[in-house]
Amino acid sequence: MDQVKNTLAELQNKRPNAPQPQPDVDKLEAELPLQSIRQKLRFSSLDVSRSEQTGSVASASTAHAVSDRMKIYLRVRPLTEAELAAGEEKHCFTIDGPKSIVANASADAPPAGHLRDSERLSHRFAFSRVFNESVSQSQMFDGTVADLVKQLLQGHSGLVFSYGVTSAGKTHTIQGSGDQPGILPRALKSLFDNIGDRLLSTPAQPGCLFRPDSFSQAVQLSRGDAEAAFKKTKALLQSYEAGEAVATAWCNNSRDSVIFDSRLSSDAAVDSSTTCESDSEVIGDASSVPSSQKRFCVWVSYAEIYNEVVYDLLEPIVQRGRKPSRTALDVRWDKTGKFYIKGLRCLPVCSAQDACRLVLLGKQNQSVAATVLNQQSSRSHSLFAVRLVTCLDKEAPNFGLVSSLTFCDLAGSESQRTARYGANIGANDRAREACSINSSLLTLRRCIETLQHNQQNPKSARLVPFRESKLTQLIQPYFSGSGRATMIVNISRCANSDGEDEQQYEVTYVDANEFEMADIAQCSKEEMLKLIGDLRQTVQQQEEEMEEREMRIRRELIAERDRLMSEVEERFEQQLQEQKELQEERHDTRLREYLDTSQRISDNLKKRMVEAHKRKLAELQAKIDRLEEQLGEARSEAEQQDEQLENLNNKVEKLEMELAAAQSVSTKEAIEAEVNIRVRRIGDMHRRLAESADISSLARSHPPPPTNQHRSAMRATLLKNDSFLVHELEAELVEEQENRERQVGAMTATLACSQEMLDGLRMERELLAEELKTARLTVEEQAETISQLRSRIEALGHAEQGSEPAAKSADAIDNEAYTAKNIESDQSCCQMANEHLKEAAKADVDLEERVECLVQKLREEMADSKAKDAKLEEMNEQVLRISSQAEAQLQQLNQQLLELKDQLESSQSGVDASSKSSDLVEKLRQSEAKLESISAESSAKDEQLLELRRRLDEA
Ligand SMILES: Nc1ncnc2c1ncn2[C@@H]1O[C@H](COP(=O)(O)OP(=O)(O)OP(=O)(O)O)[C@@H](O)[C@H]1O
Repeated sequence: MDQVKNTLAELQNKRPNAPQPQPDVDKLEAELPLQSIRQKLRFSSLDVSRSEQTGSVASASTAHAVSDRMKIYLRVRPLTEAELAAGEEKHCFTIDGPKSIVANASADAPPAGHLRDSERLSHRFAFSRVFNESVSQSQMFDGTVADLVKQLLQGHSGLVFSYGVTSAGKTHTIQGSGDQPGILPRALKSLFDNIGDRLLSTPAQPGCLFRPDSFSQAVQLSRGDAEAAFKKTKALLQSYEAGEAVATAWCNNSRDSVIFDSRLSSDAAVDSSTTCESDSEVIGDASSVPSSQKRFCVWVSYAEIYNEVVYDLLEPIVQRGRKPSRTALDVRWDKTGKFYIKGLRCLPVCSAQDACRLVLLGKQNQSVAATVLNQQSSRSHSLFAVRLVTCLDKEAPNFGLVSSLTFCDLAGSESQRTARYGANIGANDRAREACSINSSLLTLRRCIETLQHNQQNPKSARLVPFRESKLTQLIQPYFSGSGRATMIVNISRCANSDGEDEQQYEVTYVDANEFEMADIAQCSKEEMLKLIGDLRQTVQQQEEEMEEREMRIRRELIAERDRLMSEVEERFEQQLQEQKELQEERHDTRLREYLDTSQRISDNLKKRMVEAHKRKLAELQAKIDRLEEQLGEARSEAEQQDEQLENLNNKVEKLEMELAAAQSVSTKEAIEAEVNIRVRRIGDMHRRLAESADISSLARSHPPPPTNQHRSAMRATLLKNDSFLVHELEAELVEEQENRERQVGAMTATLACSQEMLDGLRMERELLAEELKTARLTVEEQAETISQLRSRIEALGHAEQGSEPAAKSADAIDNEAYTAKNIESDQSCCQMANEHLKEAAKADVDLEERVECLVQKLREEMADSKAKDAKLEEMNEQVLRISSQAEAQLQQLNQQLLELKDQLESSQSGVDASSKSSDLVEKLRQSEAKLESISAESSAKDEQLLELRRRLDEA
């Protein structure tokens, strides 16, 4: 597609200029109807061969009527010492007057130019002036260009071009050498001498500046832009300091300039009134303005046409690799229909020296290459233009008239043979250069011929083929309007042995004659209008033809494009389908894998969850068992405590009873009882005592039985003893009573203590009852929590579809709840249960966290999978893009291949036509090489494509 677009764009670009393919000069030479040119010469008054035959110089009057608008000078180069030593002087012409020469054909020269021997024998050719070998550079300037400088200052444009075979002295004439400046440095010197201090703006005194735009327009620059333009010139000059010495030498050696100043206004008036009717409209004001009122801006540009490509010689050359890199410039039409070079640097200069330095800088950049004939031969046409902008009002300059003086140093014409075989290095380049040079010179000649034809035959005017070469495009403006053209034909007496130069001379003579006759501006207005009308018609016809051709090519291209597009689309569709299928397949596989993986993960997750639940249930069961055990222990402990409590109660009751009993028995009775006991005990003692006394008296004297007195005495004694004993007993009794009282106090204290203990136990019992109540509440809460837990487990079990373990766990929890409900009195048990419940809750949280974690992981995996999918998609896109690029490249290559095949075929046919033409053979070889390289490139691209596809498959 791009290829097609490029081709269309190329066609579009080619359309305004429409250069024809460059012909091979040898072939064209062969085809050119030289006989018809001779025919013209016969009709022309300069056909001196007929004149000589008739013995009169019939051409003289016409020869002297050469137009002021077009002058042809002939300059003969002196032979160098080497040429003299080599005996190369051929006496091929004789100067037979100040304005004519007679050409002598050498006897050993081969037939040239299709001329009959009788025609070749001697010809006289007339020129505006003939400069022989002894003419100096200064005389040359005065005789040729001095007037053009004057006219330039009057606002007329002029062209000077040197024409001749290579090494004929063209560059010497235009540029000269250090001590012999040519017409160009002299013209610059003369121009600046005449301008003097009337420059509108200089770097020292910057002001507004007018810059030439296109061919004949001028634009006003601001002070800043003017300064920038001067800086550009300065920077360029600084980069080439080597040229300063030569430029100074040139300016010092060009002291012969004439100041036209005093005559400017009058000359201009005469000039515009007599010769430049059409231009007086434009520059009429300029002519009438006194020269002292005028201000000037001088700009220069330097271009070269090398192999039909225009380059800027003032562009700093950038060296890239082995070859310098330069920008190819376009030739365009301006508003007035004149050709100009778009993008060509035009630099302001303020002195002849600066301008000369730019000439030298440009010359340095010019393509020069060694040839057989000249070691510094110009292989390109160079055009140095002095652009003068004249401002008519020095006080308020607001309008600028542009006039140009262009020095065109044409490349020397050379035969293909000499060019090809002469140089050892770059023979093909030389051959191509020669072909290009000769082709453009041939076009120049055809332009002049056509101009002459149109002048002589206004009714059958032809299109002047200015467009056919860049050279003729660029000099075309000087062949119309107020333009003046000066041609300097350079020849030398030295001829090459093979007679090629003779042919060249002949061509030169023919051109010279034709130019001399081609006073193109001498037509009447009607003739000119007619001519223009005819030309317009021809142009229209040509344009129509061109359009038709373009349409045809367009149609072909469109058809080709459509075919290629459909082919590409088909292939693309096919590839797309394949890709789609492949992608779908991969996608399915990946989806399956993904589903399997997710199923696996889900199963694992379920399994793990069930296991976790089982574990959890087992733990809970174990805990419940433990709790039951602890509950049993707590119960037995509670029973023991109950027993203890009962004992304690019994004890308390007993103590109460004792206390009550103790309180009910009076102390006196107890004492009396005690006394009685004591009395009994005393009686016992008295009895035992009496028994003991009776036994003793009986034992001593068998005393008489006791009397009453005695008995009373004894009784009194006994009573005395008894009272003593009573006293003792009473003391003992008191003591005993005190002891009793003490015991009663102690027992009362004990009783109080027991009462306190009882109260404490009662309180304790109440507290325990309270605690039991709390424990019951806690157990109820626990049971509720357990039921919640059970329901959650059930829910989880439902979620996992694991109803059985969940049911089991629910049962277990029920049991737990049931067991817990029965816990009433054990606080520690409740606490433990609470702790377990906490643990269970914690485990539940852990479980939830793990589930969350697993879900998160699952989500991450899904995201990862999506990212991978996206990446896969991207890679697919990339692969598609790469494959489409590769496709496009492939197409391009195919296109190139086709083109090359066409070229090959055309080259082949060319070879058939002129099998001996080694140039075509060379071209053919190049084409083949190119074809091979492109085939290699194509296969490399194929490999690249395959590699890409492989990578795609891998991806
Ligand atoms: N009138 C002359 N007087 C003295 N020497 C001259 C004259 N004309 C040319 N020459 C010398 O002849 C040689 C070739 O001249 P020049 O380079 O000008 O040829 P050319 O026509 O420009 O060649 P090409 O087209 O190959 O560039 C140079 O060394 C030059 O100095």
